[in-house]
Amino acid sequence: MELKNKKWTEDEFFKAREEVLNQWPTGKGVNLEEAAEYLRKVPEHKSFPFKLKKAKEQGITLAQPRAGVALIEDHINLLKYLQDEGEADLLPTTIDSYTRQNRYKECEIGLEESRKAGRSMLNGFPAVNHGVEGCRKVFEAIDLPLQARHGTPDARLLSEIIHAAGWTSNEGGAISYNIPYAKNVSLEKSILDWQYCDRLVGLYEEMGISLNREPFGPLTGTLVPPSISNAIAIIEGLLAAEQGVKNITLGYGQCGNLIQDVAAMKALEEQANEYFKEYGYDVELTTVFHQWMGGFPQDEAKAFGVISWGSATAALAGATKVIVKTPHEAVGIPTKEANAAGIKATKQTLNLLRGQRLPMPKELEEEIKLIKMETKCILDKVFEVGKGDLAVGVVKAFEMGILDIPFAPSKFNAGKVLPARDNNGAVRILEFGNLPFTKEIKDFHRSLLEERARYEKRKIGFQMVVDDINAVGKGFLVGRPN
Ligand SMILES: CCC[C@H]1O[C@@H](n2cnc3c(N)ncnc32)[C@H](O)[C@@H]1O
Repeated sequence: MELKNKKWTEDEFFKAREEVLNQWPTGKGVNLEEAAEYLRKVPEHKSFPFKLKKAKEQGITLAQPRAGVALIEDHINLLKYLQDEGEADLLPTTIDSYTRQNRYKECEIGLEESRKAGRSMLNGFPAVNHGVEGCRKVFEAIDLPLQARHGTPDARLLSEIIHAAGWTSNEGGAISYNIPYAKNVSLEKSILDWQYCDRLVGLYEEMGISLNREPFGPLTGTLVPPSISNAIAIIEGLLAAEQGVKNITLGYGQCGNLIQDVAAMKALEEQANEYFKEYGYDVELTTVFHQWMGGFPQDEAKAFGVISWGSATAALAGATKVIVKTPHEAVGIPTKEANAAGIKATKQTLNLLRGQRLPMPKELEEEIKLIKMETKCILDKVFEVGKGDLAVGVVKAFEMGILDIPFAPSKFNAGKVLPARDNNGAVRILEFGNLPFTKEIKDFHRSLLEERARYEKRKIGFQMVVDDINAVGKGFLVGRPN
């Protein structure tokens, strides 16, 4: 199929669908009309679009954890604990890494081993192997909206199954679940595969069923400059909208400097709405703020400090929801108690800040302007190299390093951009690679990094980057020299 940013016809979709539903035996359990009937019965309090819309109208920030274990009963116990004890507002199902690579055979082995060991031998829930029936068991056991969270370049079968099971939101996108997650998956393929996932949502929308799509904002979660993650979030939102998605949550991963983070969230929402309007898409847009995605302190009390700081920033930014970390972040998959504790600390902070917003000081206004300007430079260039076609533009932009995500493993990522924090901890750019920024923008970043170098009495350089990557785990934001 030719790559272009054009809504798939039903023929194109159903032709591709035959192959998708045959990728694993559980695909036979997906029936579109039956699934639509099931989805129509989902009550409002278990619908992502409904709950997100209400939160946005009320101006409150919802708390959502990540969580996933191998066996259905254990996963149900975990989610019910996070709902009842953790007071979660929205529930996830974090999908295991084998499923993310479409390695369903290994999932079967992992399930067998989990049954034998009496504990999860997978790092998430293998939804494809459990099939529609198993995923409906999970959905029917809880009393909150349920979302699939994963990192899957080819999520076609996974999306079919989780939506048919009543899960009203799916995270991911052609860039955000490829470049930070895979080494050898081409963008041509992941764009086509995610057009399929979005066209499926478009079909349900055409049947009167609203489903939410959430591109993965943080990307590598390592000092990603706000304009790079905002540009990719907006691109994935536009690609989804073209396939008929109408309910979109765009996200951003906390960098740590309050002014910059609040500015990034405001710039993202404003600029995404500008692009949806410009391209004629009627989209219900909400936002998600991810608590710090980088290295965490081992000490649990210090971890709560990071979690609470992310919660405070989400509230002050007016995010529709915040994705919660746990005090076990530095060690691995959290226990249900640690996961619940992360949510409760988050909600305590959100409740204390309910209704409060940062005033608009000059610094905030300028940071918003800068981020929007940078993001526009990137998006204009992507459209230009794609000769007006966004999908083609994305492929070319990565080939040319116009889109370039710091520290991404993909061989299709140039990897020439190097970020480092300025003296206030805001993420700036040390090496621009082929980012299409103006001289003024580049000079501005340079001047801020020089200010930090003077303060620290050292040269600007790669050591700043290394120090910043390790800083939060050591209890600081800026990686000061020893
Ligand atoms: C992009 C998301 C990365 C984060 O996703 C969390 N994560 C991954 N897998 C699970 C799981 N099975 N249960 C609870 N949290 C999980 C970790 O915090 C990780 O840093």
